[in-house]
This record gives sequence, structure tokens and C-alpha cells, in this order.
Amino acid sequence: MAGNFTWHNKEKLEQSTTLNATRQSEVPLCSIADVQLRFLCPDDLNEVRNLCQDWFPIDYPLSWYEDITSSSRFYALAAVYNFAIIGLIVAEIKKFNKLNKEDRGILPDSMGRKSEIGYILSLGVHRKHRRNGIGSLLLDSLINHLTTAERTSVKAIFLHVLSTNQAAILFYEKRRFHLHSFLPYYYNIRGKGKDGFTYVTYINGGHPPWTLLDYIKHFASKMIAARFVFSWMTTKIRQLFRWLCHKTISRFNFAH
Ligand SMILES: CC(=O)SCCNC(=O)CCNC(=O)[C@H](O)C(C)(C)COP(=O)(O)OP(=O)(O)OC[C@H]1O[C@@H](n2cnc3c(N)ncnc32)[C@H](O)[C@@H]1OP(=O)(O)O
Repeated sequence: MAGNFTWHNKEKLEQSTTLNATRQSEVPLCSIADVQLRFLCPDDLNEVRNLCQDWFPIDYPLSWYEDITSSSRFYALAAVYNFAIIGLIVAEIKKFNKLNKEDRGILPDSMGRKSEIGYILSLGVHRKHRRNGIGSLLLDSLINHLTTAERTSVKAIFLHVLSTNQAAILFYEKRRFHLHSFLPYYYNIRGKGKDGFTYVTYINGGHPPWTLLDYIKHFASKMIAARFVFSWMTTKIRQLFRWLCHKTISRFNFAH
């Protein structure tokens, strides 16, 4: 899986950001135009670990932080303001056929076989800077990356979220992610089973498997199209027949 792609060149660290969305109702602590995006590097490990421990109820092992701050397998992007990380997104591309059973229904089998799929492992924004468009900025950057010409095989982006994480659910729904499945006891949080949801959005022509209703709609539209073609052909055959009759009668009259 990891061998099939490399994320952005880590040397291209800084991306300038231009998002003109300034809020009228509240004064943001930082202007989004002053936020820079760059990829994580090994020196970020402690800063990233402190942020994640604040944001997520899951205790990730040290090896996870080492991986996301150093491996090119991950698209691990930080939003930086005043030299401090105030947000980050971590994602990877997975081969569809390597997905867990519960996630296989995201794409139809016929499309899935040759496809890849983006998986968001983590997205978080510093508490002080939430509702300022930084989460959206990070997500947009990932979506832009996955919708370039070289990544047309990536047909969907999905993630897992705690069913009680209302802020994140509202955020993803606002960003046109749809609920795909309910995952009872998906998380083990300090020894307790907690439910999760899978959310998904489709890119690069990807779509969910067809439901019975989709098949009915498709069949009905084919029937309507066939009826239209049939009635057009009947009209044309009738016109041709009339023209032939007319020609034959004219010739017959002329001969006599
Ligand atoms: C795969 C996963 O990582 S799941 C876990 C997700 N991460 C977390 O739970 C960590 C804690 N939460 C956070 O860090 C943040 O709340 C995030 C990442 C979910 C959202 O980041 P933000 O920078 O605040 O999002 P952003 O400002 O771009 O919000 C975009 C829109 O999402 C919706 N939204 C975001 N947060 C909320 C909220 N708390 N309540 C209601 N709607 C919200 C709004 O519609 C918002 O637009 P608006 O502010 O114009 O109304």
C-alpha cells in the first residue's frame, strides 16, 4: 500500500494560504491569511503529541507519533501560526482491497478493485483557534492533493469519528461528508467500548454502491429512452412508407 504513492515532497514545506474568509460576527485570534501550512517533520513530535493528547481521548503509542512526523506514507500537514502548530491533518491512501470488512461497502466492488481511497486518521485544531476556518483549510488542502491528475484512482475519502463527537460530525457534514455506517463499540477508550461512525465523501468520479432504488431509477430512465427511440423510429418508418407509396402512385399515373 505505502509503496504505491509518495506524499508531497517534504522539501516543499511551506504553502502560502489565501483564504479571505474573515468572520464578521467574531474577532478571530489569528487571521487565516497569517496561517501557514507545512508538512510535519521529526522535530514536531513533542508538540504534536501534546496537541493530540488534548484533542483526542485515545492514547496513541509513541511509534504512531514517530510515523506521522517522519514517514512519507502519510499526508501530515500542520497549520502554523506564530511558529506554533495550531492545527494538523494526517491522512493516508489505502488500497481499496486492503480495507477492513466494515469499510468495504464504501465503493461498489466493480469500482473498488482498481481503486484507492483516502483515509483521514486525524484532524484537529487548537481550542483557541476553532471556528476560524483552519480545519477547513487543512481539509481543503488534502482534497486538492487527492484530486490532482495523478491521483484519479482515489475515489473516496473516509474517516472514523466517535458517535458523541458532535463538533466533528457537524464539521464533516458541513464539508459534504455523509454518514456511511454505524460502528458499535468501535473504539476502546480507557477500557470502555465506544460507538463510532464512518463518514465518507466521493471524489474523482467515485460513488457509493447502487441501492435497489438506484437500479429502479436506472431501469426506468432506460425504458423512457427506449420508448422515445421506438416512437421516433416508428414515425420515420411511417414517413418513409408514405413517401414510397406516393412515388409508386406518381409513377403509375405517369405511365398511364
Ligand atoms: C478523523 C478525525 O479526526 S475525527 C476527530 C475530529 N477532531 C476532533 O474531534 C478534535 C477536536 N475538534 C477540532 O479540532 C475542531 O473542532 C474540528 C477539527 C472538528 C473543526 O475545526 P475548525 O477549525 O473549528 O473548523 P472550521 O472553522 O473550518 O469549521 C467549518 C464549519 O464546520 C462546522 N463546525 C465546526 N465546528 C463546529 C462546532 N463546534 N459546532 C457546530 N458546527 C461546527 C461549522 O459549520 C463551521 O462553519 P462556520 O464556523 O462558518 O459555522
